[in-house]
Amino acid sequence: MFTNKTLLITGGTGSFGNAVLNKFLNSDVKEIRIFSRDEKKQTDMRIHYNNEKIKFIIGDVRNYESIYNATKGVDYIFHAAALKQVPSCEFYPMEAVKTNILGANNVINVAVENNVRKVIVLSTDKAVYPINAMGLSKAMMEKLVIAKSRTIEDDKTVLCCVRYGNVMASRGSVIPLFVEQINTGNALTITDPNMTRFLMTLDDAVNLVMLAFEDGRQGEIFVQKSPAATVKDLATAIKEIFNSNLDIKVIGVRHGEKLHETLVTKEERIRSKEMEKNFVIRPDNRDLNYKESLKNEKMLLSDYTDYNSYNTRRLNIDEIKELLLKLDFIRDMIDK
Ligand SMILES: O=c1ccn([C@@H]2O[C@H](COP(=O)(O)OP(=O)(O)O[C@H]3O[C@H](CO)[C@H](O)[C@H](O)[C@H]3O)[C@@H](O)[C@H]2O)c(=O)[nH]1
Repeated sequence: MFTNKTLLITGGTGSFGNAVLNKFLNSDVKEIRIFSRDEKKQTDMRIHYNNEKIKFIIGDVRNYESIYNATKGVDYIFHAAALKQVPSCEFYPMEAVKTNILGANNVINVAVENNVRKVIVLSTDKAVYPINAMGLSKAMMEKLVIAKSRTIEDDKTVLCCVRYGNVMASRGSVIPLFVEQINTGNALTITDPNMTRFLMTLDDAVNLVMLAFEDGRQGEIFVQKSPAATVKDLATAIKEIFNSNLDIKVIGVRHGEKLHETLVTKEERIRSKEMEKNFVIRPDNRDLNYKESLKNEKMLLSDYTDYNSYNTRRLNIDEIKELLLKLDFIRDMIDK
């Protein structure tokens, strides 16, 4: 699939970059460019992988010139660079605009200019009916991708998105926090016991990106159907795994948080292809004259419901434990 191809991963020193690197290196790939701002993380990765196919580029998606130069001669881009913490983006929304909107716009523009064949852009459920700065910026990023995809002739460059729910145990997320609280003997802090989140493993996230890479057509957004859990059940499952009898303390909702997340809106479902494990949201390719009708014209929006973390399959505590025990992070902690 990648034989003799050059790939670029923006934000490549993060969880996604590290999760895909081994997989990508197992192919006949020609070159993998890791593009990021952090020289320390790049040095650590260079030492860890010790592989000449990986090239490290310091740069920032906010800076057009740096991303333009990095994409010369690239076949495929995986755009993972983002500001992704909800509370910090609430305090610094302009930073979210610069990285998640203007930076993403730079990436898709240089991809088209440099004749990149395909770009997979990573988005989040927080971009759906967004209420926080992070989600709003990611929603605008998706809009930019779709608008740009309408302008590309002969699919010279194909632009697609994937939308994730929460990736379990990703850096700075609640699972490592709960484990840390158990290790230090503090009460587990939960925001709202009834708050729900979709749960995806990093492997699920990678598989979704690969599906979009293989099957994605111009302007499509790929979503994986995922189960969800309440934060109370998540905390309880982690306590049970580590045989902890610490208290659970309710601290209240943080800045910009929602009670439930949505992966696909009813407005999108009307033009989505639903498969056993996925949704593919197709772009609305009518022009502004609305002479054509949608394919599902006889279907009414009111016939559809959102696909959200409240109405998806809810995991019970045993099922959450089963999922947690698949994570390297949890298994490493148990072995300690
Ligand atoms: O002390 C805490 C912290 C969080 N939570 C709750 O745990 C759930 C998950 O919280 P995270 O901070 O792990 O994740 P968020 O849903 O806030 O999303 C953030 O982490 C995700 C990790 O997958 C993505 O990176 C996402 O973009 C980023 O905003 C939320 O319901 C949150 O309210 C608690 O109960 N107690």
